[in-house]
Amino acid sequence: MKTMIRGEQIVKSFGAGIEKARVLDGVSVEIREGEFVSVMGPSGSGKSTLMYALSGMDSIDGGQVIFEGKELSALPEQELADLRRTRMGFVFQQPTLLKNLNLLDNIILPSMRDNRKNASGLVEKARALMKKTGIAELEKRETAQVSGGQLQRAGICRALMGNPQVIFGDEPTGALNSSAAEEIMELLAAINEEGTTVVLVTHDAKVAARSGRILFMRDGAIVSELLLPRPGNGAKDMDSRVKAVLARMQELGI
Ligand SMILES: Nc1ncnc2c1ncn2[C@@H]1O[C@H](COP(=O)(O)OP(=O)(O)OP(=O)(O)O)[C@@H](O)[C@H]1O
Repeated sequence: MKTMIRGEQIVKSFGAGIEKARVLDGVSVEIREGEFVSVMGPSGSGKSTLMYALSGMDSIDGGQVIFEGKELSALPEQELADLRRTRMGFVFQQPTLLKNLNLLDNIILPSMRDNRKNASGLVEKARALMKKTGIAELEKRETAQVSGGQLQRAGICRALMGNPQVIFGDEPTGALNSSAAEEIMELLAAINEEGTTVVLVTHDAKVAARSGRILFMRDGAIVSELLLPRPGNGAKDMDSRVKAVLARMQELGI
């Protein structure tokens, strides 16, 4: 598989003077096209910071991030923003949808900028995504009129509008009950099956067990990596994957 993102010796600190804390301490990592990678680790170990560094959402203090052959820190701000908008999709714990817009408009809004002339094409595309993610009937509802899981599906539709090569998820199931979380993970797994690279930060072994590779972080470094076989069918397969993740977490004291 081709390399999609390469992080080399990434260093990132927050604060200044004696308050200064090195949150990423020379992290090197490679994400290949089509992979499904989860990042786990204790709270504060640098998981989100690593994801923001790899996606160019946040600047880094040392090392480099190469995304599809381009070094992110060398790109002008506008080019970086364009790259994020056209090649990447983001899904957060709480989807940042606007309260006074219905789901359909929320999904379309960020893409309007690139496609002002083809609003009907965007509506068509958003409707197809809403159908695929099981929220076709909810297009007219406002954000307060749907469940957390439905809202997250809308967030995923919005992230998919630009046909991203990679979806970054920061605890996308963190605010959901277990059945809604399961459904969202099934959706992300299906998106990955279709070829989109997925990189997730999660605390949840059941979520991470869906991926093909798990990176474990501690104190700003990747301290372990677990490769999982391609998912098989049935609860038994899932159980053994979850067990493997939990065993590694226990071994690492996470
Ligand atoms: N913008 C910021 N300013 C100052 N400190 C920050 C900032 N963002 C993160 N940090 C600090 O960097 C450290 C790593 O944060 P990060 O969010 O990457 O951890 P995490 O592993 O994702 O944690 P969690 O699981 O709790 O979300 C934490 O100590 C956090 O307080």
